[in-house]
Amino acid sequence: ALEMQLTPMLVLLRSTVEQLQEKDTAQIFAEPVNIKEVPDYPEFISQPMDFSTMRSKLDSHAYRSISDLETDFNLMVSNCLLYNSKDTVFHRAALRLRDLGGAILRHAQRQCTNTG
Ligand SMILES: CC(=O)c1c[nH]c2ccccc12
Repeated sequence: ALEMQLTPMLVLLRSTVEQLQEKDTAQIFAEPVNIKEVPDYPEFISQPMDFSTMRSKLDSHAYRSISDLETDFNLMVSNCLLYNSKDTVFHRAALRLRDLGGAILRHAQRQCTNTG
């Protein structure tokens, strides 16, 4: 039945976001960058992204596949690499999240094709 097909996808998407967020130990990506604290952020970043936004998008069924999720994850990482210079903790954290996240996303994608 349809609900059988939908459930694994939503469960898989949620567990993938949770696994990705676990790697953000400094919680740098937990919430949107605060524009009041960082007024020049919008001059560099046209499409902000963070884990809380990804979770709301997940809950509103904005993600139909792992690759939809991967698009926002990659956006979040590249925003950080662009805004923060190479010698910052934030830039290094984005590189680390990108590498650790890659393995998590590859595993999720494999599970997806198996459940159909
Ligand atoms: C993810 C990110 O770039 C940031 C997360 N928190 C910040 C505070 C100031 C400037 C950038 C950030």
